[in-house]
Amino acid sequence: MTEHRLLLDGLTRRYGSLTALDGVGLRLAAGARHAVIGPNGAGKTTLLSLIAGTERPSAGRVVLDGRDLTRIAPARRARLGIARSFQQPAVIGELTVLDNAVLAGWRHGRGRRERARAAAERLEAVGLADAAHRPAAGLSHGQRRLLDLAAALAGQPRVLLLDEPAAGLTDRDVARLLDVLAALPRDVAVLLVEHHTEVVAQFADTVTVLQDGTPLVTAPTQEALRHEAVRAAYLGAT
Ligand SMILES: Nc1ncnc2c1ncn2[C@@H]1O[C@H](COP(=O)(O)OP(=O)(O)OP(=O)(O)O)[C@@H](O)[C@H]1O
Repeated sequence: MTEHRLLLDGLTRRYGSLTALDGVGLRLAAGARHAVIGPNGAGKTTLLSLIAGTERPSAGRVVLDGRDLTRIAPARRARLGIARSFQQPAVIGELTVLDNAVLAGWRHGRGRRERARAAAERLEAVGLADAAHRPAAGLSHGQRRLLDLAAALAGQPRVLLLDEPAAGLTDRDVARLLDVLAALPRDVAVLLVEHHTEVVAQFADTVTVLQDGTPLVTAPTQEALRHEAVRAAYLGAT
């Protein structure tokens, strides 16, 4: 057993003269509910991309359950248990919602039947079971986000990276999202990037505030949300 599900050590990403992330160190245990917040351009999406492997760090390491993933390609990281949801989910509109979910689990299930059963279960988990046989093109933005979340759960991930799942959602969709997030498998470590402070407050145990690529504070959620920089950025306080 290793102590940390996900360990980020000195993660740095430079784009020319710009340092988008500067020596970020984070530790997530199994079952962690960890949010990263910060103003636009703070480096939040870059952080997720470095963990998923779609971007390479200029320095630092990404370690999953004691295994160094830093030089491992994104597809292999996904197989090893790193899943990611996207701000703009890729949905094949001509296929049914269920077929989209089956497709997402293509690499993971054993037989065809097993894949279909697992996909239906994931749709149930995100509240889309009623829409299973409808074309995905008819889904609302909120439902697409939920389908994307169902897709991310396909491989029973060890780490789930959520990139602003509440962005563009109606209040009703946000409430639904919170229910779905609350029912995620307990063991998965979740790293949530989110601007919606209500979602962060309700979901996360721990919050890291990122500014200009540097973590300002990592603290229990309520404490972090009271931090001066957060109040200034989100609540208009000085
Ligand atoms: N491919 C790239 N080339 C050059 N600069 C980049 C690239 N990707 C990101 N950056 C820069 O790195 C910094 C961090 O960007 P990033 O998208 O990670 O921020 P963010 O916190 O996710 O912002 P937002 O909340 O707006 O999504 C920004 O200054 C951005 O312009």
